[in-house]
Amino acid sequence: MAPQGSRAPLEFGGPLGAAALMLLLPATMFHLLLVARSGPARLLGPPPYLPEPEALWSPRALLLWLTWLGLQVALYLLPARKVAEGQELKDKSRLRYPINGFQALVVTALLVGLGVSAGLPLAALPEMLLPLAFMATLTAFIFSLLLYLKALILAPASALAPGGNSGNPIYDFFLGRELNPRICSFDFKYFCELRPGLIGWILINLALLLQEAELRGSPSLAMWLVNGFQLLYVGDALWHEEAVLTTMDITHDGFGFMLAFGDLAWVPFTYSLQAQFLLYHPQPLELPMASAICLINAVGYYIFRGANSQKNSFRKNPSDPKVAGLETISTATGRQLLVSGWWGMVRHPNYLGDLIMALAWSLPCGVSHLLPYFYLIYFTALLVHREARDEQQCLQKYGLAWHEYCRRVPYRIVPYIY
Ligand SMILES: NC(=O)C1=CN([C@@H]2O[C@H](COP(=O)(O)OP(=O)(O)OC[C@H]3O[C@@H](n4cnc5c(N)ncnc54)[C@H](OP(=O)(O)O)[C@@H]3O)[C@@H](O)[C@H]2O)C=CC1
Ligand SMILES: CC(C)=CCC[C@@H](C)[C@H]1CC=C2C3=C(CC[C@@]21C)[C@@]1(C)CC[C@H](O)C(C)(C)[C@@H]1CC3
Repeated sequence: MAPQGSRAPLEFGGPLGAAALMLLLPATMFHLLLVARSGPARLLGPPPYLPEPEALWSPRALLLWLTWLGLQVALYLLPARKVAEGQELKDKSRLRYPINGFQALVVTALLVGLGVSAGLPLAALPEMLLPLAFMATLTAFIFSLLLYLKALILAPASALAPGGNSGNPIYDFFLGRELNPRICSFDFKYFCELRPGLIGWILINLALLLQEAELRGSPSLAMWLVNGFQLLYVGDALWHEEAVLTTMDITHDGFGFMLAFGDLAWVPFTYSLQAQFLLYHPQPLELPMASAICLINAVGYYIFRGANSQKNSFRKNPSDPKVAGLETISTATGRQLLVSGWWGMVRHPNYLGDLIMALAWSLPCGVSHLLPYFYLIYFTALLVHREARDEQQCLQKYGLAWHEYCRRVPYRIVPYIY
């Protein structure tokens, strides 16, 4: 975080990199959607065909997309079982967030279940992935533009994110100017991070599983595994919704095109790639291998959840009995750094758990194609880059204390390796 008044260093290749990513990310997503349903399913080859413009535009997809967004907004606005406070802001205030994401997942599941039993053709959803992805991308661009203009016209300097006020419109549009864009108590970043995209991802997976059942009589074991692992991941995210309040996206990053497109389009349409691949390329999976893959996912989840919950508990209440007895380093900011427990083994242990789970999501798809491993490859690059970004931010936040932490905990993500 740059000292007050100065500008943070540019990231993602500055304005040129941001412009390139705004073209490359949607293009990559559409490439993956096309390749996953093609016979060869070659990740590095050209897309099997370029869709006609009308294949991207469908009134039915627009209606479905708007209905989906409307449902998730309505569920977000329902009375929450709990309201949590975010981290302290620059002006010492704390925002309040509704903790009702798991409730939204359950109500969505009940509504979808009722719909399917009443004849809703959910299994037909995979045929609409292209136009739905187009709607999500269009929404991300329009929404980001509105957020940019809102921040430019209405947001005071104290509301700006550390990185999103470079003064370059392209860069600030990509990274997001405002840290916590809201209208009344509706927090756009918090809503988009955990609701339409994450729950939409699971709905797409379910639709692919139902279509495989229609095509082949029953879903494959591999499809069950991928659906189960990713339902666990999303259900866990929503059950521990409050933990997102101490993550980088909420505490540091502005809400611009990168996160808007990431939340609304990239997550549901590229994170469901393994299930998409399995629908069009059934993979045999023996029970012993399936058991081994379940064990890999369990180990990843144990590390992921343990590390995230430990840091979140500590940040919420350093005197929490759950983190009592852990060794810490004091910093000039008054906050402390954990230097034992998960965060004493390696820096960002939570990333290691997440990457192990990413491997477990790909393995049920076999090793005949690279496509199902796209998520693991992309995610490794994302987390290595994210870890470097976080190191810079923490170095600026904590200075010598961070150097001491790095001396005591010299490895990043993978102990003894990196
Ligand atoms: N599936 C996906 O696409 C993605 C998943 N994720 C997952 O999201 C989770 C959250 O990751 P992310 O958002 O990057 O942020 P993290 O949860 O890793 O939080 C990073 C922050 O934690 C604090 N911190 C770091 N080290 C310590 C320490 N030793 N003691 C106390 N606090 C510390 C610092 O903030 P401060 O000190 O200011 O509190 C730092 O900025 C991870 O599990 C990651 O795998 C992330 C990105 C994408
Ligand atoms: C290439 C591209 C478009 C980058 C944008 C990155 C986003 C897709 C991710 C940035 C941080 C994320 C987090 C999750 C999903 C992906 C994005 C938005 C997350 C909600 C997944 C579930 C986890 O339990 C989590 C809540 C910890 C996590 C938070 C960060």
